[in-house]
Amino acid sequence: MAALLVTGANLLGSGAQDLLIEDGVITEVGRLSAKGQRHRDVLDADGLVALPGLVDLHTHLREPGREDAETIASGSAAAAVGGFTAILAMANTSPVTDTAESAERILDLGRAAGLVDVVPVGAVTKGLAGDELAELGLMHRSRASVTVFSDDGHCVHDARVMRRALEYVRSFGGVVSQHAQDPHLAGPQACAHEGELSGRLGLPGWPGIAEESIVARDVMLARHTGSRVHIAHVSTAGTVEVVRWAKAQGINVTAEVTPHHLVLTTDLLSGYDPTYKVNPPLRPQEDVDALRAALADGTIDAVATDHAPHARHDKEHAFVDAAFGMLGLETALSVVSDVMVGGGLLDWDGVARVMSVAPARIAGLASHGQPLAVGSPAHLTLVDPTATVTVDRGSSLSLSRNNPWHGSTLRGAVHATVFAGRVTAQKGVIA
Ligand SMILES: NC(=O)N[C@@H](CC(=O)O)C(=O)O
Ligand SMILES: [Zn+2]
Ligand SMILES: [Zn+2]
Repeated sequence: MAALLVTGANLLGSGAQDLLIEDGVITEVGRLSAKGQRHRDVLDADGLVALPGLVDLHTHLREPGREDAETIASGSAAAAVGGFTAILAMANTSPVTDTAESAERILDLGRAAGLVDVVPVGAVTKGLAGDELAELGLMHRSRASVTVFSDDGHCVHDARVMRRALEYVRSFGGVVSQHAQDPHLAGPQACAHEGELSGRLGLPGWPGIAEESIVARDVMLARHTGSRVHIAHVSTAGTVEVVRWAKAQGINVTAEVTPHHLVLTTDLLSGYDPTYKVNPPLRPQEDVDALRAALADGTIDAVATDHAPHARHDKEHAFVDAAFGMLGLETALSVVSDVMVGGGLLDWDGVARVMSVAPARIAGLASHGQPLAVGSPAHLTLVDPTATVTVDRGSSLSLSRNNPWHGSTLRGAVHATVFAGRVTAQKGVIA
């Protein structure tokens, strides 16, 4: 029997404890070090905080189609060193994940990589084209049990299509994750927060209202259909207000924020560095402050990376022509630790909530986000709250290098990740 003893980990609420893990399940919790002499591996977690394994609701792996930018294996490795034990793989691959077979293929490639649970997200519409619903029911009933559907990269902008998608997923407890961007208010060229700076830089503006108006519409559609909607990458204070209002009405809405929208601001665009080009765009400080407060008070449920790897030749262009997106899997925990824990806005229990418990619940992943107690699946993330990391894009396990955190020093680091009872990563290296 495969056994692992984790010693001295700081378990939320119950202080330093040892955890015995056998065959992928936590079988004992307490001060166990002195017990028995069974053969087991030992992981010294003295001074480390133990979180339930992190879950990312929003990852872009580029397989199939752009394996030069990321593969399911390379993205899984980046996830493991970042402390993740489950990642949801967005559907905007080539071909799109819009059939049961394509979803099962992603599941199988994820299992073959074996470092995290790779959970396919299904497209809402065929080919992400926005008009015809994809085979949502077949994807749900497949071996991949797809529960989260998204046209991410594109907004489901036709209200009638969104309504029908919500009605459909309601029948099996699914959820639609919306990339909220009204295509008329923010067209395909829109790439900078619309404001004084975008005007001065001559970059096409992407106003907050293009996000907020879709979110307002979608929470009303969720109310009307009695269904569940999730808002991807919330970027403005106005969206926070809408979500807060909707939750107060009892509307079934959840929301995520990315690490970059919690920290980085639109003034970074003044050097025209495409590393900072992302969708939705970086916003002013007032929005950043509102996002942090909303994550702390639960209006925003989860942190999701929106890890969006891009090959050099897609990113290294004039700002308007470069691809949208930035890396996030390897740095997410350190960013959240630095800004939210360091800033006194969340404690470690709160980090467990926004990076594991809530995302697992939103995605319907029963074996993730569980308390670290006897009988739970052994997915855990050991964090060194005092370690300081200086991010070096060169040492990333992602195949891409579009890392906005390069050179930043952050307080708090993933020390090790345990997936299904097995150490998958330790100190930035795959175990
Ligand atoms: N976030 C991004 O800027 N890019 C994402 C698409 C998306 O999340 O909308 C991508 O697939 O590259
Ligand atoms: Zn998106
Ligand atoms: Zn995305």
